[in-house]
Amino acid sequence: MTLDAPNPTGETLQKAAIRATDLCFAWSEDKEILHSCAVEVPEGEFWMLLGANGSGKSTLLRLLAGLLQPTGGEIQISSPVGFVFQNPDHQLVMPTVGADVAFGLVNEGLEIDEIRQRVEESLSAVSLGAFQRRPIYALSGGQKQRVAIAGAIARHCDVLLLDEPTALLDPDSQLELVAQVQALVKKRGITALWVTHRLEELEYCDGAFLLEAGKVVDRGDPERLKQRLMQTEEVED
Ligand SMILES: Nc1ncnc2c1ncn2[C@@H]1O[C@H](COP(=O)(O)OP(=O)(O)OP(=O)(O)O)[C@@H](O)[C@H]1O
Repeated sequence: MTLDAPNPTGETLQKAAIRATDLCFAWSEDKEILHSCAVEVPEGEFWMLLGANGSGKSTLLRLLAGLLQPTGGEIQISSPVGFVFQNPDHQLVMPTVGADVAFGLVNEGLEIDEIRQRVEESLSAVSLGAFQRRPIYALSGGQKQRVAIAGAIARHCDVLLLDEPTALLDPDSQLELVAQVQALVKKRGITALWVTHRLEELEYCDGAFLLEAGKVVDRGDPERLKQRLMQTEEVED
């Protein structure tokens, strides 16, 4: 795990796919939610964003996705962004799996053969190759999240932003999804930033950021951050 560590010539060793500097956001003039946040995720790595309820995780992710405009700071992202919401029912719009993945591609005006090929390829990347004709309503929560991810892969989004994608899943599906995203990141060179407050998910990522009251207060080794959070929880108990 190297995060833009400077080498002796002053160049960076690994390019950041997601970089935000001095990022600020306020819903109203007297209510700043994010204060000078800096976030850098190296290309091809899987990072997580941790923090208590209300610390600003979703807001930060939405800023990175361009769904909200920052009140200050800069964002640089190296590729089109795929966003996965906490509740897949807020994201999947078509009646069947194949039609949903194809939806964004049709909007881009791609040729039908290209659409077919991308739908097939992206669904098999998330192990749903046999599910093209399956109605969305017949899927489990984890399968729906994988359809949302396939939609992003089909649109050639090499950056994935996932906002608590396991929040509505049972523990088995939760770990299955996080393992699958880890495998996708490693196999396809995708870069992912995943919001969670579930510490057991941390072992799948390359690094993590800790957000407290709108500030990034720590970053780096997930195991160290996990220990820090577990100690905080013990003190609070
Ligand atoms: N649309 C909105 N209008 C005004 N304030 C908002 C809005 N959405 C969120 N907030 C406030 O912004 C702050 C950060 O919220 P955010 O949802 O980013 O936190 P979070 O860390 O993702 O929390 P959680 O883990 O509960 O989802 C909170 O104080 C929240 O009440």
